[in-house]
Amino acid sequence: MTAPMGTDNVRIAVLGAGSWGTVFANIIADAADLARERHPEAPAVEVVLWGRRASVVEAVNRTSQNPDYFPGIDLNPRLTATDDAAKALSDADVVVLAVPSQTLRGNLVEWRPHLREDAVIVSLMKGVELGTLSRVSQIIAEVLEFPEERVAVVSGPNLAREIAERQPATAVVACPHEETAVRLQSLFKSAYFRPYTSTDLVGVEIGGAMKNVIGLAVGMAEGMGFGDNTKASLITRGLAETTRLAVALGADEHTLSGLAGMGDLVATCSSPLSRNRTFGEKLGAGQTLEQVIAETKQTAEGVKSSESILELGWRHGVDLPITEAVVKMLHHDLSPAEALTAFMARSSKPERYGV
Ligand SMILES: NC(=O)C1=CN([C@@H]2O[C@H](COP(=O)(O)OP(=O)(O)OC[C@H]3O[C@@H](n4cnc5c(N)ncnc54)[C@H](O)[C@@H]3O)[C@@H](O)[C@H]2O)C=CC1
Ligand SMILES: O=C(CO)COP(=O)(O)O
Repeated sequence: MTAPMGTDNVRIAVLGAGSWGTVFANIIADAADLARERHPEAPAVEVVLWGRRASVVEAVNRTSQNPDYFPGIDLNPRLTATDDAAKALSDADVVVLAVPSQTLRGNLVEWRPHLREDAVIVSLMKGVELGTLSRVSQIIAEVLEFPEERVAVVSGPNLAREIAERQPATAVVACPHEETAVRLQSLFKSAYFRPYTSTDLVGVEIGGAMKNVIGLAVGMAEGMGFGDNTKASLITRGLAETTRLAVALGADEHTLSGLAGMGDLVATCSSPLSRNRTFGEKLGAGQTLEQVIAETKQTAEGVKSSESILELGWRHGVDLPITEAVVKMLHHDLSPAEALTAFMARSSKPERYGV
């Protein structure tokens, strides 16, 4: 990897002007300003946000706000937006992806002709593809035929709304090629966003995808009126099954006790800002799946990824009881009360079992 993240100026395209794409583009712009303030000779960083809707793009360019997602919050005025993906990608050294995991493959096929061959691709996404059971970095590597040193992931306890308000947060930048992770870390480090590096792409991605499913389960418990013992039990046993699956897929188990594992799980399961937890809460309170889907305007990745994650578990012989209960409740008409009874009645086990 050469100029993109060395001493030359850098152009970064963020694709997806929804909740997290908007905020992440803002982090990068703020990070670049801070770097320049501290080191006037630092490379200039240009950030462009691609969005599907002309109204969002126009608002970002005219008012430096994204009123659909964060009304009243000022974005960095250097951030520009476009609804033309070819324009956003033209000459981009780094391409950050923030669209729903289940649409990514089709999006990449469309975007591929406009991508620079030596670009670095960064996924912000937390899901597992239905059917192929691919992690997001695997979809990227397959569709774009990019080598592993140019595909990275950012994940962690990052509820977008809090970071839009520039509240302090941390995350992990993961890439098997450490040098890439370190260079991205320096591009994304702002006064309020502190990324750590990791080479454990598998652990970081599985942690991010599975916390959404456990967040659904905790939300259901909340909606059913249960208290903190129930929720702490689901979080802890949820982390146990996340770790079992991740390790079976080749991850380092320590990653799952870090920011992209436990950190993200705790944030999602505790926060009313989480779409997955809120989705589960509504189901637990008695709304139907159709009602909740109709009310949910933003992406709740766990709803679809619960099925692909469960299948990954079957494929690798890993027991995922909470995920299985979530799938049965979402997709096979099991009521939250029946699921809970079945979960509590499972055969007795030592706390630590499986891989
Ligand atoms: N919102 C958050 O706090 C965080 C979200 N994430 C992850 O980031 C990813 C994106 O999530 P959000 O930005 O929150 O979702 P969102 O629902 O707010 O935004 C998704 C964006 O993708 C676009 N989109 C939807 N369907 C599309 C399609 N078929 N083709 C192209 N674009 C399409 C939408 O127009 C929207 O701009 C998800 O994988 C999520 O798990 C990760 C960390 C934090
Ligand atoms: O990934 C997230 C926080 O890190 C956001 O969680 P939700 O997708 O449930 O809102």
